[in-house]
Amino acid sequence: MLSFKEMPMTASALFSAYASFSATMMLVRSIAHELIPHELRSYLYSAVRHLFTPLSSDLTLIIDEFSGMARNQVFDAAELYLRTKVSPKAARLRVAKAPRQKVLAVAIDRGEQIEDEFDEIRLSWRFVWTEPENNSRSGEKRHFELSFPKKFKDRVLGLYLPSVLIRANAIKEEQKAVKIHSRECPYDDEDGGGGGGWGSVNLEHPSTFETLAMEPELKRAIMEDLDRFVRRKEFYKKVGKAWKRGYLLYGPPGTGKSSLIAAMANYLKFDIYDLDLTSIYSNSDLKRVLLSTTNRSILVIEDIDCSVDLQNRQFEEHFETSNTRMTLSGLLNFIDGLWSSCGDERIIVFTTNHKDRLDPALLRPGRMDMHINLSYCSTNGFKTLASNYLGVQGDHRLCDEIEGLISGTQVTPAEVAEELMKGDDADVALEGLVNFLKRKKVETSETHEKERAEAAVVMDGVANFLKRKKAESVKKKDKESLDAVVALEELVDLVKRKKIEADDVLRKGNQEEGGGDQKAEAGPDSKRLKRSENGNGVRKSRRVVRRRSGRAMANGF
Ligand SMILES: Nc1ncnc2c1ncn2[C@@H]1O[C@H](COP(=O)(O)OP(=O)(O)OP(=O)(O)O)[C@@H](O)[C@H]1O
Repeated sequence: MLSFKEMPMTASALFSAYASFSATMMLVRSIAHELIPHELRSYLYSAVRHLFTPLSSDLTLIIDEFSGMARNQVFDAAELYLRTKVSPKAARLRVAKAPRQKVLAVAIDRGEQIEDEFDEIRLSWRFVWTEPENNSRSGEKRHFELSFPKKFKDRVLGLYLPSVLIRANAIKEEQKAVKIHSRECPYDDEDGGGGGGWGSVNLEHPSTFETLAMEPELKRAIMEDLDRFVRRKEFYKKVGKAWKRGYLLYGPPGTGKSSLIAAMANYLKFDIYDLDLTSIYSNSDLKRVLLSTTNRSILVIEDIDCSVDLQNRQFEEHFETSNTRMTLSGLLNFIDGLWSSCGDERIIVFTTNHKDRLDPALLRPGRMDMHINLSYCSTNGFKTLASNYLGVQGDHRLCDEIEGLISGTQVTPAEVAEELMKGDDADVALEGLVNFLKRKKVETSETHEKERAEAAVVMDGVANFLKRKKAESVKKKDKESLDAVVALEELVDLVKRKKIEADDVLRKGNQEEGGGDQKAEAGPDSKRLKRSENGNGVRKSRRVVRRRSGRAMANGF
């Protein structure tokens, strides 16, 4: 044993031996750096490491956060997937929530391990997070290490990791907050929709198909149509059609057109792009704006009849200045021209309060595939609203009376909803609705009476005028003028008959079902129907004119 006196001697000897060893090692290292090429050095290091590492039957995959400059999709998928695998035994978890995110994101912390199993293969995930020595964020690196027995390498790469990617996509879809994009919105799009001047916020509209006051068959038809559309990717490819679908929603204000759009977006989890056509100045502007929308989205153009003058196509064809102003052709080109194939799973919705004002070119099949008529509140509509707003299921003492009143009144779901919101108490709210409907009924019949009387006065005036003209023509033996008068008389007759028929239908409809005649038509069928009606009407009127004119001639000449 060393005596106390000998200690300093021994320590200094040790220190000098250590110093000379370090100096030698530094010399060797710098000589090695100078003389041995980098590749050879790495090889030697890994060979030495290999010698000292016990032989392992496991393989470890390193999944870096970035692949070059781009994010590594496997890393992102693993991050989402592993959130569903967090063990109750985990000692540390990371919890985060972005301002516009709906749910908390719970993830494993650095160094934590997660065990997983796939087809009886046991796998172990580890999250590794290295920070640079100077603590700057730019140098930090994150990666996952996935370890499993080497012999399963092919199954893990070929089956397990792809299944992680699929599951992560499904989780993303489940957690996706539906957004509404608008060019007036001040926010930037977080997801990088890019260009086109779109901003977005989360769509907070709670409307769903359950809450919509709509005929159950119509609801079902729309939902089935949407389901068919989203699952038909291969079909669209096979028939060579762009994967898109157009819906025209028409009906009076307050019948649920916007609510239906929100319900469609919530149902499909598609973002909405709300486009105000009056903010578009040229076709090239339109192209830029529409090209910056994303797949799986609904492009909405509300009140298409008033947004922009899209009526004058003949004029436009003659004076085409397509790039200096926005034209109907420019819009149509995007709906079903070559540009329409840019993107997948696109839905286009036009709304209007006046379908009759639209250029038939817009309504053509292939452009607007489904025409949906949203009309006045029906008894079914009332039942849905009463259940939504008051929790009343049709068993209230006032329900029968209300249903009877609704049947004979043109009242919008918005008006009914407004009345139902006036009281928390079902009795108070429903009594308020009864009074409202009674008032409305009186007003409606008064208005109808007034309109009928006004129309009768105008028709009588026209008929008297034509009678005078007819007498003059007969007197002057002016055959041409007589023909014209007879044709006009026929027209007046036709209008009178149609008016009487329409009043009958209205009266009958009111007695049977009230205003609610919501329906969906496939574009082509509805058009065919309308065309044949017009055709018959016109043909019939021409035949009668020929007969009448001949009779008048026979009498007068
Ligand atoms: N069919 C409906 N089902 C449920 N609620 C409805 C329905 N129609 C209207 N409402 C209620 O009325 C409000 C206005 O309806 P909405 O904006 O959807 O009508 P709209 O037809 O789009 O009207 P506009 O033509 O004026 O834009 C909605 O917020 C909703 O509360």
